[in-house]
Amino acid sequence: MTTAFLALSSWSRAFCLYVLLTVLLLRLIYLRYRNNLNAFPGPVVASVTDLWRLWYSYHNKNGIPMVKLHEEYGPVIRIGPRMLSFSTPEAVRDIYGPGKNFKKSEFYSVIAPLQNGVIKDTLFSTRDQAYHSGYRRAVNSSFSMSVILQYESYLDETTQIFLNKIDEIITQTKGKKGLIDLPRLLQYYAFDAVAMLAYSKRYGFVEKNTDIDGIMKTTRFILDYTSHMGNYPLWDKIFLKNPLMRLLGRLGFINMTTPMIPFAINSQAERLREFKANPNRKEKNRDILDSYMALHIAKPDIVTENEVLELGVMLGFAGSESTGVALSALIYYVVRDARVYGKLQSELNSHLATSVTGVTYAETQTLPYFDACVKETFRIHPPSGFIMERVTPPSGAQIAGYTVPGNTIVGCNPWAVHRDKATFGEDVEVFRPERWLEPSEDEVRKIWKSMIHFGAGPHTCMGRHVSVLEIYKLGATILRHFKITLTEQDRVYKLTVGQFVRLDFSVMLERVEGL
Ligand code: HEM
Repeated sequence: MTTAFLALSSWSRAFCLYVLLTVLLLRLIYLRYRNNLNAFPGPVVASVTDLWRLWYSYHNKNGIPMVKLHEEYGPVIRIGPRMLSFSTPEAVRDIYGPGKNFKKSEFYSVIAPLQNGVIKDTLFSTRDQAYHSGYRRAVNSSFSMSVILQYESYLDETTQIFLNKIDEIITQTKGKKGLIDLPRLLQYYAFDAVAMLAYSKRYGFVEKNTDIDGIMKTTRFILDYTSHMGNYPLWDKIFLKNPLMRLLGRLGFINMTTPMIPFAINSQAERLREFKANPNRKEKNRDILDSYMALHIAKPDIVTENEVLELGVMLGFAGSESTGVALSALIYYVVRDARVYGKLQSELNSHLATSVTGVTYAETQTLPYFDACVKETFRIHPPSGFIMERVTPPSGAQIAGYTVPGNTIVGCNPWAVHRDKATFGEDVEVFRPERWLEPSEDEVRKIWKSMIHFGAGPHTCMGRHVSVLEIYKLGATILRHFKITLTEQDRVYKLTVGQFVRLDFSVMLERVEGL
């Protein structure tokens, strides 16, 4: 092609270039002005290419997501040729609220995992609304708080192992204190805890204090990849999910399956054998897998074997790093502020029994200041760092008072919404649990409704009760059982933004006397 181009006369070459540049210019003008989206403020480059968003997500991977941009451009920003980001609770209501049911964008197709070369849509990744609502309706009750609470003892068991591991680390350092990479250990806990709830068995991360089979590393890589590449789904199609790669995956030449799959397959096969051997067994609903198996038997066309298998993948991807991050953030923000830490310690000391075992969920519900600390953690550090993208219907939509054309990608990032000053006050950057205690109950209910750490609408996090149970129980236990100190250098934020916003820090832990 280059040789043919060079063979042309200089006049013809100039003409070709002229045509090419004109076409390019017209395309840029079209992208910039299409559907009048140019009326919305935002970086000019973003208005003509989605590559800007990809660049931003890499460039800003150690910074707070979207907040500075909204401060600069206001509550609505154009961040793509056909994409708008909003930052107010009104926009949340208009995009995700009752009756809206906007479709998910192509961002989610990047999240769909490949298993032996085949794309396996999950509840999280699917863009098929009929499939989603049928499947979600079928399995939702397996994740209600009353059901999850039945498995509380599994968490206690895992908590005990977690406490023993910390003691072991402290002993190894031959003193009363141990320097611990707490975010990593909490991540291990989250993987093991969620596996206990699902399969009544652990991976063994905490016991071994190591990343079993590289599960955590791979999960993290995939989560980070999807959160960046979701901004430019075409590249995922070209580089990863292209027909050649999928064929090689199907033929077994390359393995693009997550290492969580064997654990899920073995657990599922074991349970299937048990169910078949004893269909009327008394021991029912031992864990979430049991309720999935029962659903599979009752509704095999909705909860297929594949959906049962997906349980393991879903817990690994949606439920592990997310909860680990929330727990790390809770400890970090509390301990960083001596005033808050002191106040919380007095509450925990006076309300909780001096039991050497972990704190029960019922006990955590008698701790108003602790509850306010958890709420404030979710506000200032929502674990999810991505914009929950949706597509407006062809007829367009009214969002937060703006008229938005049809087929526009719209969405909110929890970090930006949780820093809306009109809702949360001028001091949004300050970790202040009192903002959940001082106003009237009605006012607190209203601001709580503006929070989207677990998403909103029909796609609200299905595992939120799992996480809440883990966070309240383990969070209160650690803060009650240990005196925690951050080193000076760890007082400075070290963030990594992937699908979840990880905090990196170490702490000195020392057992509280008598516990
Ligand atoms: C602190 C922990 C967690 C946070 C912050 C969190 C956050 C979220 C958010 C923001 C969404 C909505 C995403 C969207 O609309 O694009 C979501 C959806 C989801 N989460 Fe979670 N999550 C957490 C824990 C869990 C756990 C433990 C599980 C599983 C047991 C889970 C399973 C799911 C599933 C299946 C969905 C998709 C729901 C649907 O589309 O119907 N999450 N989560």
